[in-house]
Amino acid sequence: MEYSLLCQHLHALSVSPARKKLALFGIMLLLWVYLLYSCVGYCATVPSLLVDGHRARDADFPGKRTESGRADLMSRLLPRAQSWVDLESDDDEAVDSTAARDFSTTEAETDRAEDWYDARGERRSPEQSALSSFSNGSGSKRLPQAIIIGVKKGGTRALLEFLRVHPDIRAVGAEPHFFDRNYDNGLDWYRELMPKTLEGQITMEKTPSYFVTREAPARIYSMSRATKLIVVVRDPVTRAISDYTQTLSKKPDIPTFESLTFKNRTTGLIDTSWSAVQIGIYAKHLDNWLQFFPMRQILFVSGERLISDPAGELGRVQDFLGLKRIITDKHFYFNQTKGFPCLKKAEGSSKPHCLGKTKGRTHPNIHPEVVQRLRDFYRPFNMKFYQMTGHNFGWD
Ligand SMILES: Nc1ncnc2c1ncn2[C@@H]1O[C@H](COP(=O)(O)OS(=O)(=O)O)[C@@H](OP(=O)(O)O)[C@H]1O
Repeated sequence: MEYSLLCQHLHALSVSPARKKLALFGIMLLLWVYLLYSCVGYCATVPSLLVDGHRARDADFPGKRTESGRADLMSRLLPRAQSWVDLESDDDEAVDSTAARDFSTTEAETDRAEDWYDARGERRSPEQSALSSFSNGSGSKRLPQAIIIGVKKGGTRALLEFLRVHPDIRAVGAEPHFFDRNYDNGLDWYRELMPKTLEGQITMEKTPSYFVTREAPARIYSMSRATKLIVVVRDPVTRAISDYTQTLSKKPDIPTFESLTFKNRTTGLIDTSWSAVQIGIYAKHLDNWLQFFPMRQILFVSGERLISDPAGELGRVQDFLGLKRIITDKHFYFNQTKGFPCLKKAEGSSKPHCLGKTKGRTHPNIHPEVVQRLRDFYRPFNMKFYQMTGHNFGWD
């Protein structure tokens, strides 16, 4: 067809000057359209090359270098969409609906994602949003292949935000709470919450309450028995205090930590029905998961090491997920003011970023005797947990 068109143009050239001009104009027009098409493909990659050089340098993207693979490659190179309406809700939650003294069961407390985004000063401009939607246009929504299932106050937000830096990970920012609270909504509802991914990219979410939800293992198994599970664990005593601190920040008139910890202060009997205490009995909850998933499918991340050596823990997580180790110590710096490691460049940004003010709160002083009593309480459970996981987390 193009050949006959050319013949017609040649014929026209030999016929009259007017037709000759018309033919030339036609050819010019075709050239312009072609140039414009090429430029859209090239120019759109430029901003992200400037923002995030390591992605561009990574020549191992599995995306095809064909015309049809252009969208694939583009989506990896462009800052991935992380909508600012994508809210985190790091809720307080009961161990299960029967947990007796859980203040959070009456009123959910939320540490919202705005915290993270506000701290980054990173509301997206309309231009960025447009670019993001463009890059987000390709791919499809998939059910997660890996889930951070716990534990609450373990450092789950830090882990997810750090993982999002990886170009082969796409994660939903909000906690879907699908396998505990929203299961009746069905898998299609759940899938719809997920970001679009391309072939080879991993979809993730985090909902720390799954770890202590009795029904969660069976439900995740029925979605996919191949789901990779990640648990961020932290010294159960500090975790309990952190949990209490979060509730206290929203409900300043709750009883003291001490009075909630003990069933009987004189005998020193611990109240295991209080969710802040119960969540830390990791061995018991893990048992529930091992009824459905083999140990090799569960990765335990140390919440303490996530702070002292984020790159080391991230290295283990990337290996577990079968990903190239792209997130390294080059991505982190220790922020003295925050007192925590922060990202030199968060996903889709060129500025340094720390987690928001609800992460890394100052804990109230707890009487050393109470702390000691809790340590004694957790010790046998911790030992069991070390045995089950084959890893000593050093909490004693
Ligand atoms: N890099 C970095 N920055 C800030 N905070 C960090 C970081 N790494 C781990 N942590 C610890 O994460 C604790 C909150 O844990 P989670 O994100 O799992 O909490 S939640 O269950 O989602 O509410 C939070 O607990 P608190 O210190 O008690 O606030 C932090 O100690």
